[in-house]
Amino acid sequence: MPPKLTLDKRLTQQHADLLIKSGIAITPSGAEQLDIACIEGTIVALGALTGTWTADTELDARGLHILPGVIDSQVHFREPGLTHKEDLETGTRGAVLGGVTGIFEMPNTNPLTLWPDDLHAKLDAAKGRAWCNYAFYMGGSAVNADQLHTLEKMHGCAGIKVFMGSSFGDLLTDDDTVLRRILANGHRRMAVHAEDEARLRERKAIVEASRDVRQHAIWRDVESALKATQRIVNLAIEAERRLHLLHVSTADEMVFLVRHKRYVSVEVTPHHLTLCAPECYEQLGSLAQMNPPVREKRHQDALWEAVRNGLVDVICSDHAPHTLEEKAQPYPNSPSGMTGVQTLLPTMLNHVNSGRLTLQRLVDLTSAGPARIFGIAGKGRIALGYDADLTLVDLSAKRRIENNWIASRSGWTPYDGMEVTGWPIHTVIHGQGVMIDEALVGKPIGQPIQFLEIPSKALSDV
Ligand SMILES: NC(=O)N[C@@H](CC(=O)O)C(=O)O
Repeated sequence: MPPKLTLDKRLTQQHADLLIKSGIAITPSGAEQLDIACIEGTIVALGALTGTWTADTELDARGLHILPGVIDSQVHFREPGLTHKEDLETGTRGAVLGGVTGIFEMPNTNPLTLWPDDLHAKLDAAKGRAWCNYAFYMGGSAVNADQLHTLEKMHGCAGIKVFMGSSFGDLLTDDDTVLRRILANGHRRMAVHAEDEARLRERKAIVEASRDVRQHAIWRDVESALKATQRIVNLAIEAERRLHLLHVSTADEMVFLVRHKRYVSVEVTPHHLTLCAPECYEQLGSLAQMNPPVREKRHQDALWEAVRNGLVDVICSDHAPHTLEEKAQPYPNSPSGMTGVQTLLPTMLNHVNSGRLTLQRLVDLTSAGPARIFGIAGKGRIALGYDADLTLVDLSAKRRIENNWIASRSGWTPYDGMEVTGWPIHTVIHGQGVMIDEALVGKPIGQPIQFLEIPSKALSDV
């Protein structure tokens, strides 16, 4: 074990609230066997601490890997307005059971999150009910475009989200004039769902005629995604702004994005990395229906290549629950979306075990990446002075993902029945175990996520 390192040399107390013993921590310098002492929610000592430190609670991490807490920066938790699908309590419960310690929630609720009162309502609703930490996106649209610079700085705001193509909910901003206003007024890195609305409308007849979910990726085709991505990146360059492109799903976009990397950060999702068309539609029907769609292997291979070569910055679930009844409506009336926050880490650990990416790279994509891209204060790495949000996983645990494990009010996962190797065992938030030995403990202790100072001109300052 490396020698003991403490946050403050004068720290003579050597009594922690929580002492995590003998786990293999994934730190910025690699995998190291360490003890971790936490006081008041902060990592205060790292190294060989056994013998010198005492603690209120000790957690034996022998045989486990300790990751900085997983941050899922794209989930839909449906509160207010759609709580028969999910709410902030059930959504964050699923997060913690899946090893996730922080989430950013999307604005396509009812009402939409567009104004200070909408954000305050979500923050109030999360207080005492959220199992993990949280922040909320504001929707960017024609009605609030000119106020975004104020809205995006509000406490608890994760940033601005723009839907360029219509998906679930009533938030659509596809007009270049409005997009220009949004880009001129918001200064934080804006998150974009890029599908071209005009092309989606032109092609909707394809699915209205066939009513076959296998046509989903043909209707919302590669060109729909590429066209919107090219448009918004060009508008961002004109406005000297950086963008965060959500759930990039095509090889063609990745080729384009390589040439514009300095303007964009890139998200991919476990479902695009795990499921493949056409098999997923044959096996799962509308349960595999998602926007942008799950596509053929050629695209999946390109996403993996982009994960490997560093083009991808974050992996997020885009957790988008709908009930099984809603999903059973005949396509295309079935809503797009699937659960994912609880399966994000198990599916990705399984990919680590099959050699598709290293654990270090996974940490970069699920902890360090979100912290870097969004400027999250005090999170994203295991280091002295950082928040004690930690995810402890057993890389060799074999489990079967099943619907009855899913905490989401919608009660299902597209991965029902899938065997995986690698599983979250303990979730620690603010130095307190909220999942211990795979079971929820204590009470919801999630807090609003804080952000570093927001730059006034994204390109020069970030
Ligand atoms: N991803 C989806 O297919 N659905 C999302 C909306 C969205 O992000 O497009 C939802 O809120 O249901």
